[in-house]
Amino acid sequence: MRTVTLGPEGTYSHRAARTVSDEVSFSSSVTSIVEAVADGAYDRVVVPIENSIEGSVTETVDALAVEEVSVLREIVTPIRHALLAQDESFETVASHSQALAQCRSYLSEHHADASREAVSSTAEAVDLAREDPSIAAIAHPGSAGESLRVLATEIQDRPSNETRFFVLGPESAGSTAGGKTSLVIYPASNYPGLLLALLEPFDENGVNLTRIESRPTGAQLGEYLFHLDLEGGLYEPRIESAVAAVEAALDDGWVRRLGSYDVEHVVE
Ligand SMILES: O=C(O)C(=O)C[C@]1(C(=O)O)C=C[C@@H](O)C=C1
Repeated sequence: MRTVTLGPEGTYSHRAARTVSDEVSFSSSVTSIVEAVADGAYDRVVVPIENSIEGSVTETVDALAVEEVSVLREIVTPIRHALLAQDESFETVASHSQALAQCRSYLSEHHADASREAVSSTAEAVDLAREDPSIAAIAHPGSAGESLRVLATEIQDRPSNETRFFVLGPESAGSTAGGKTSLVIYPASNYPGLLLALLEPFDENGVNLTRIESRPTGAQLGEYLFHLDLEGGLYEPRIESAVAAVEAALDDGWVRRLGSYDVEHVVE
C-alpha cells in the first residue's frame, strides 16, 4: 500500500504512518498530501487533524472540505517534544508552527531571547539544526541522532499532549462502518436559529457530537462551513436519520460524509 505523509523522515506524522504501512513516502505540505490521495497518486495518506493543546490543524481541516477523500482510520499518538541542538549557543528555535505553539510557555520561560522560526515540519527543523549551530529544533527526542544533543525533554506546555491523525483514502474507499463519523456541513444560508436547526437532529436521534468547528469558506467574510465528528457509524439508522434531517433542513447547502472509522491509540 503506497502511503504518503508529512516529511522528511522522523516527523510525528511519519511515526503515525508507520502503523499503516512499511512503505512511507514524504511530502512537505499537508494540502499537497490530501490532493495526492484525491487524485489517485497514492492509496493512503496520513495527516494531523487536531492536537490536545493547540487545537485543529487548520490546513488539514480546510483540505478535507474541498478534496474528494474519505477518512478511513483515526490514530491518536502522544506528542513528547524535546529541544535538540548542537550545543547551548543557539539563537533560533525552529519547528512546525503546531510544535512551537505547544511549547509556548516553555520557550518564553527558558529561551525568551531566542527567535522562533516556523518551518514545514519538526523533522525539517532537525535537518536545519544539524547544518547550523545557531538553530535548535523542537522535535521527537529520537531524531537527535549522533550530531545533535537532547538539551531538554518533555517541553510541551502540558504533560498530556496528544495529536489525532487521519488516515485518508480515495472517496471510493470510504466506509459506513466504524465507531466515529466525520461530516462537513455547508449551510449556504444564515438566519436566527440556523445552528440550532443543524444540531437538533443529533439530539433527537441520541447522537453524541465529539467535536464541532466552524471554518471560513474563504469566499467572503462571515460565510462558514461546519466540521462535525460524532460517535457512531453511518451504517446506524439513528445516524443516517440525523444526517438526512440535517440535509432536509438545508435549501441550497450540502452535507459531505467524510466516512466512518475506528480509533486506534498508538503509544510510541
Ligand atoms: O512536524 C511534524 O512532525 C508533524 O508531523 C506535524 C505535526 C502537526 O501538524 O501537528 C504533528 C504532530 C505534532 O502535533 C506537531 C506537528
